[in-house]
Amino acid sequence: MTTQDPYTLASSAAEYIAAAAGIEAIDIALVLGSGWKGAEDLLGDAVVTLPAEDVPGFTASAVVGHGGTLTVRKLASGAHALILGARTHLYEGLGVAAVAHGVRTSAKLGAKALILTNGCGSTVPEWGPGTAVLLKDHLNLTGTSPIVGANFVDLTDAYSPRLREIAHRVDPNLPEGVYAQFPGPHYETPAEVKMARLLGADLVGMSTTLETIAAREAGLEVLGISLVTNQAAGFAPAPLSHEEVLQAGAEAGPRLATLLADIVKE
Ligand SMILES: Nc1nc2[nH]c(I)nc2c(=O)[nH]1
Repeated sequence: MTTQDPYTLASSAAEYIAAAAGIEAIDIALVLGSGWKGAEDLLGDAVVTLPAEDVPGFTASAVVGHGGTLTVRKLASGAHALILGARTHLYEGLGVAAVAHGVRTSAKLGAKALILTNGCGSTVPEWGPGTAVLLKDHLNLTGTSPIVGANFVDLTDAYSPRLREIAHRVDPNLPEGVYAQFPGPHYETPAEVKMARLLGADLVGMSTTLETIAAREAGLEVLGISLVTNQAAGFAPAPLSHEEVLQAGAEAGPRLATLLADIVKE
């Protein structure tokens, strides 16, 4: 549980990364969630790769398949990107500031845009495993916020219409949906998935919404893209398993990598 002021810690992390990469600033940051790892190699050339635990405020994710490095990459366009390969989930118990740390560090590094990817469950029968969905809005069902104090951040258009339009230029067939974040780490009961559906959620996961809130507080444009790895409980023909999640991600990897690289190029 970090006790240092989150914004000061983010500045320390940003200074560390900028020095290690020999750059002044980055233009964009990406969080690669379950199934999106393969995209990194298509995103320009690595400038520096840092073990998460060496960077102030970061920890190597304890979750299998969630990596543990931060990489600065130089894109074909000449822009610099920070790949946050060490997402902290709320269910890891490190506190909500730790969940938002990567986003805040990216903002302190000068990023203007953030691409959040994740793996999730689907409450839409037509959206089976392997479906990529653009986020158009979210339901934060965690009961918390990364923001402390009377800072009433507006979340209208939290998922940038401009960036979604770019994504649709790259792939006009990308569906759009509403993502609900549950605290986890347990999966939802069938009744909870039905509740989420009734509340307007198309997708259910355990990440993203708190990161988006922190990004909007910092003034970053956000693009959220989910990879459906499973039908949510009650919609799935069999009990959920983390192995199924990783398998669906691995299979969709190459297609997602191309999509993400093409969006970043725009
Ligand atoms: N809450 C929740 N999170 C998930 N993450 C993945 I990957 N699949 C799911 C799911 O079905 N529910």
